[in-house]
Amino acid sequence: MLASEFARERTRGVCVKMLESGVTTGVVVVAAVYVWWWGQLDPFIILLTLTIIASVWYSRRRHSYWSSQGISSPPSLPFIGHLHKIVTLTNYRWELLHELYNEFYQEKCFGMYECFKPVLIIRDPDLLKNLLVKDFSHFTDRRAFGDQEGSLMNEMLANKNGEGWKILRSIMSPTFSSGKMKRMFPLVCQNVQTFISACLEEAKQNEYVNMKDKSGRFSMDNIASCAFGIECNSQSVEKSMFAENAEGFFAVTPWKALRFFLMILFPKAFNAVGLKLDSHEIMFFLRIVEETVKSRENAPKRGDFLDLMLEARGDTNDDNTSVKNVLKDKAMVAQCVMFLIAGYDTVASVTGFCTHLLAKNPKQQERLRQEMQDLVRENEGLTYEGVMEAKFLDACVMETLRIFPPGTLGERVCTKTYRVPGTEITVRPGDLVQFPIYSLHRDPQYWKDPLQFRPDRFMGENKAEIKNFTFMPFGMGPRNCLAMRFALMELKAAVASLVLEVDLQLVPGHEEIILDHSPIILRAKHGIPLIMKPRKTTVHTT
Ligand code: HEM
Repeated sequence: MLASEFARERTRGVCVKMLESGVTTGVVVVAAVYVWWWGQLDPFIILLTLTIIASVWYSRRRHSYWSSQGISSPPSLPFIGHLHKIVTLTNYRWELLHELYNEFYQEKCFGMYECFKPVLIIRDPDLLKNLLVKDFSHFTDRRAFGDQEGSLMNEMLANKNGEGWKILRSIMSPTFSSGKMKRMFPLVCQNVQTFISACLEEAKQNEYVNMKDKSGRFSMDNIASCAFGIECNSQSVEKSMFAENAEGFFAVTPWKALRFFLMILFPKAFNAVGLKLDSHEIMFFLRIVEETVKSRENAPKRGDFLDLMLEARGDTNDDNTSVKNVLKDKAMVAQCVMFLIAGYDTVASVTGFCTHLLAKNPKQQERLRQEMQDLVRENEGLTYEGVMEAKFLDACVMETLRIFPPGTLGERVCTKTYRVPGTEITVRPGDLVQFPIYSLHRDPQYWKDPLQFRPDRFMGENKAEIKNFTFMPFGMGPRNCLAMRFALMELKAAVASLVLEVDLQLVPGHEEIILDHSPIILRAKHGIPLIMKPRKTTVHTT
């Protein structure tokens, strides 16, 4: 080694040693200062610091549940996870989810956290098929509504889980068979006539008709008539007690919203402090059904849901059969109230959306009118079969449900440990799994020009080409919407009669629907104003 190189090596060695000793000295000094400072602190502050450090560490550990399985997740906040994205007053929940759906475009699924509860959002239709149908036995439940044992809410099919849900669903399903719907068709048609008359009356008096209001009243009349067995005629100016209580029930107050979120997020605490969801309006509905059931004992049949449920109960002679035990009076009342909750806003919104889209697309409206006129000519009126089998009417309703699905998000709770096929992902009991209905319906990968109203997507060969599990306005699998047939019957009867009776036109300045900030259900915010020009046809329903 040359002398110069040797000198350089020595210098480097000395420098490293100095650096090392410098670092060591630095650490010792910092530690000494820290120990001195620590000694000065109040034990309470020390405890608090340690608690904060331990809590943040715990929160980070819980929020690594998905990343430890290789699942992407948007950045989360300590403790609350993504709650700020879910419970928001300034944004639409489905739009936030839609942004994330687009952000994780490469992924089959992505993970989120409601506080510490893991939520897996499935984007991939093939995975959804497994989850909702093939491997349904792992996902039979929905999120538990933490309402008290014995409350009306707990008796509703939509809130039941496990074996209790299975038995009740098997009792309720036949109530919605095609034959039973046909028996109910005249009741719905009566309300369609009242709805059309109310629209025509308003069109005579005002420049435009508020479809949000009119379709809401139509939907309310249907539930009152078909589920509660009463005529409430909410289209008249004088509001019935039924309509008033239903409106009170759906009115969102800050206290109600807070109670609802507390129940969803902290079900155990909700129960422990004795909070309840059952409101005085529910007690009103309870009285109505109880009185109506009593008055049915020797009365002629109306063919409504109450009759059908009483029939289901009466069909069995054995006192110990499950039907009798499951469908007690209280459970029957609960199902009627559930029909109001599940069926009022949904049907009202879609009726309004569909008429708006038809007004916006006059050529499609005319094509639909043509189909309806042919139908009326062939059947001498609107019949159940005619309305339910009309191809273009079906396509218009489906296309409306694609663009504006009232239920924007579906959900299941994992009940048995599940390995997601073809992945390393494990979903454990209690984890939530969600399917983004709104986003799948508007994904350009599956729908060309997704925002355009093109009923032809649901006609003939096009219909067969729709990728499975990219269109599910009524959910999918054994836990899908119980009343899909009933909802479609209401929607189709209303839209068919309306296009036969009036020309629907947009009100200038109201070309787009502004959506409401409701957490899950898609509905118009201000209303759906439409110009209605009466036509010279009279529709008969048979
Ligand atoms: C256009 C109208 C409607 C739409 C778009 C709709 C949509 C839905 C959706 C998305 C679900 C969840 C399905 C799933 O998790 O897979 C559901 C469940 C349900 N819907 Fe509907 N619905 C409508 C009308 C109605 C009506 C009119 C009623 C009652 C009269 C009703 C009763 C129910 C019930 C009872 C469930 C829960 C089923 C169960 O848990 O077994 N729906 N609906």
